Amino acid sequence: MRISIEGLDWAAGGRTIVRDVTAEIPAGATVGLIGPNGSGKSSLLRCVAGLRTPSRGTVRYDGDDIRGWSARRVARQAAFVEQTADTHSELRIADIVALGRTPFRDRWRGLGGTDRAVIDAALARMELTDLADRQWRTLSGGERQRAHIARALAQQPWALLLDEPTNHLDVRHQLDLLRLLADTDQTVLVVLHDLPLAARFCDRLLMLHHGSLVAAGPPEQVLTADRIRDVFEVDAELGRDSTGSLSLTYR
Ligand SMILES: Nc1ncnc2c1ncn2[C@@H]1O[C@H](COP(=O)(O)OP(=O)(O)OP(=O)(O)O)[C@@H](O)[C@H]1O
Repeated sequence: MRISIEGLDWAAGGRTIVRDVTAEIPAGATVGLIGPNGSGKSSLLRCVAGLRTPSRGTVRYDGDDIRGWSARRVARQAAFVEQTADTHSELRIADIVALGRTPFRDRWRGLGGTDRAVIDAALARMELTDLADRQWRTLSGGERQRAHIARALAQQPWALLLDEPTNHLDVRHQLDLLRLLADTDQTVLVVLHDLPLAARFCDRLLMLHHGSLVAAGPPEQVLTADRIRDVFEVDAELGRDSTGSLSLTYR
């Protein structure tokens, strides 16, 4: 599914927080949304997920304007993984992952065989099978984050929209998730703070600064020492590591 963002503004508290953003996320691409704290990444992602209504401009899924779509209709196309998602504490992990099937289920009917198979696969993909019956409140931060990603996978969406999905994960789980996002055929828009990882796993990057899109394109074009200094206010030395990936050393 192709996602198009056209001339999008989002205002709150009397302030324009996202300003005139136009960007195309091609079907199947993995696109990283980067920018300093408060630059508007989560706000833009929430507009793309249909959770915020733009004050100007449009979000289109495969050309269709999503303005006015119900949450259920959006959820059949795109799964959203929040930055710090909390969940009702009395649920088990398996119950949380099962919530991913809600957009496809008749309200009064239980889970079918297909639902169960999809839930089991999502639990296995996030290495949560052994924890499936554990109560949410007993989980570590990283386990909770993986459970929310499993819930999104169980939704079997055309697009995955993720807000800092690696912030609680150890290095191995970070790499595992980013590989999954890079390899999937689904369209991915992911907020990331780690610039080298964003460069390595994303096809394209969108860089926000004070709510405006200041650069968009392949990582090696977007991440330049000048731009990193101007936008993130740090000096960085860019090079290539032995695998050919972009390397960044902060000064
Ligand atoms: N509902 C709101 N009302 C008023 N201001 C808001 C609202 N939501 C966000 N903001 C402000 O908008 C700015 C952008 O917030 P946003 O969460 O989109 O940034 P971000 O780039 O995701 O930041 P971070 O990297 O810290 O997560 C911030 O200054 C934030 O305080």
